[in-house]
Amino acid sequence: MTNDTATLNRASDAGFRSISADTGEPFGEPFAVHGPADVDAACAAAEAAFDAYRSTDRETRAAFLEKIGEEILAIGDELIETAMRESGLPRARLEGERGRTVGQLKMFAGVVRKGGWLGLRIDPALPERQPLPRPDLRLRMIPLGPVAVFGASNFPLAFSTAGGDTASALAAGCPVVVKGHPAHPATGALVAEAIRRAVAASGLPEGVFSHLVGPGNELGSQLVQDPRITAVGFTGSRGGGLALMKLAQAREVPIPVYAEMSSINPVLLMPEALKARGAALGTAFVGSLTMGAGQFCTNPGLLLAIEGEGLDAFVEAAKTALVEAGASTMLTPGIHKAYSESVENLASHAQVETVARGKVGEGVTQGQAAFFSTTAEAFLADKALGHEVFGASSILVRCRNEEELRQVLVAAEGQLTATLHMDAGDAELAARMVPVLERKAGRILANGWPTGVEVTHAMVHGGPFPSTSDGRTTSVGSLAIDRFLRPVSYQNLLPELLPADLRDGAQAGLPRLIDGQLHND
Ligand SMILES: NC(=O)c1ccc[n+]([C@@H]2O[C@H](COP(=O)([O-])OP(=O)(O)OC[C@H]3O[C@@H](n4cnc5c(N)ncnc54)[C@H](O)[C@@H]3O)[C@@H](O)[C@H]2O)c1
Ligand SMILES: O=CCCC(=O)C(=O)O
Repeated sequence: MTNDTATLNRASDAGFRSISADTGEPFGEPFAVHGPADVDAACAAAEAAFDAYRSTDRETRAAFLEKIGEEILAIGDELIETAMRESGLPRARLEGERGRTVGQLKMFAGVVRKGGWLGLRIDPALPERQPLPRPDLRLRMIPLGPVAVFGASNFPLAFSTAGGDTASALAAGCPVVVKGHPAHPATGALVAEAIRRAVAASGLPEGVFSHLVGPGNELGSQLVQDPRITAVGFTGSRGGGLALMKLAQAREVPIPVYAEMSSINPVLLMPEALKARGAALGTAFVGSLTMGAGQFCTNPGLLLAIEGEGLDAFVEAAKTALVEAGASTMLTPGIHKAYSESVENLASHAQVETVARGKVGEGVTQGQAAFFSTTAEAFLADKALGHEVFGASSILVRCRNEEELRQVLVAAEGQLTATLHMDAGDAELAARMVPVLERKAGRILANGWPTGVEVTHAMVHGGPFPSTSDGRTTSVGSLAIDRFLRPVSYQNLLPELLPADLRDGAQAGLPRLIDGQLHND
């Protein structure tokens, strides 16, 4: 097994080891715990690499992103087996996630080549304008600088070392320092080695990518506070995201933290849809709920319905499917413990009815699925009922009428997604709900389930707080690159001082606004 200390200083602390998600037992060789000297070395290397990296031409950078994907695939089955052992996630899921990771890198390579992210705008000088001449103004987006990325535990490939945050930051021209998730150090090390091979093969400075690992919070805190870090990408707990936001704001020079934290993804079961296919919806709901042991930030943790025909059929079908749902290994003993405690809190809540539980697990980290029900009144009276339970747990809020449904939605926290299950006869109610949902969520979907995010150009995987720290953007899809860019306007600069893309006649094929008119030729 590769031990990931790379070119960084060997840390003095005793190492830490991978933990088998199934057994909770350590395995493999110990990993060195990176400390302050390693953070300093990684950030210094990133800063030193920044100007050379941001100056790479679009083709070099795009080819580099594709090379990372090739190197990840070249690891072969060792990557999948290692991730299976560390995360407890099944082979098919991890193979799919590897495809998504590589596809994501390819998508950003395409984005880099097309150059829309440069955001070119040219307002030519108007020397004859009265009463004052207009200067020549040219704008482009430039990368922020070194970015710290916190890998997520629940997607050890697509949201981790070479995941969406890393891919979008590298695409923007930012060197990346990854703080690997301690739940999958061996998986992270394999991917980090693949990225380093791609860096070398592309002739880029080593500091374009570094990978730091350690079991506690100290390392991440130091990284976020390092003055050379200019932005942070994070997926994880609300507590972790908030802590990093505070640290970033308290710096002498505050920096943006793009944290994706907590969402329960309301699903509205509309009256006509329930009447027509309540039972089928109940069965499908359990499929989405239990996917990946429920450890998706898009997990449908909150169902909303107005009392009426079909709701009981939904509940019965969900119950039947859930009691048959096998317990699944959760990512870490800590996540399993947090899940079990949250579920017990719900189960013992005076206003909450336990509708069904899945099968009891055998191992020490197997999560037992749970489905609860409550009233709108109770939900509105206790904010805790709207908090994320990370795992296969969901609560149905039974509303007496549309007004209660609206009140529950308005009271709910910001969300990554909101789903409508609707038939044609629900269209008017849905039209009244969509403006409410737009204010709550980053993605509104109809007649599907929120789990399974497409990596595309029109995707938003973001939303109002606390689903993320900044609802103006996304961590999945090509728009994610904008998080790591900022605009610079060049006024009356001599042509030789302008960046090449902004010189006269140099924009062929690049999307640009000339005097406010879009050109693509
Ligand atoms: N909504 C989601 O997508 C999502 C995903 C994963 C985990 N979670 C939640 O997070 C819980 C714990 O899981 P996790 O370990 O993946 O997330 P976490 O937030 O505890 O840790 C994520 C990363 O951030 C670091 N970190 C956390 N708190 C920090 C702090 N105060 N200072 C510096 N660094 C810090 C950790 O070391 C780790 O590298 C889960 O039980 C679940 O509730 C949510
Ligand atoms: O856990 C967060 C990401 C969820 C996701 O990407 C998906 O549902 O596919």
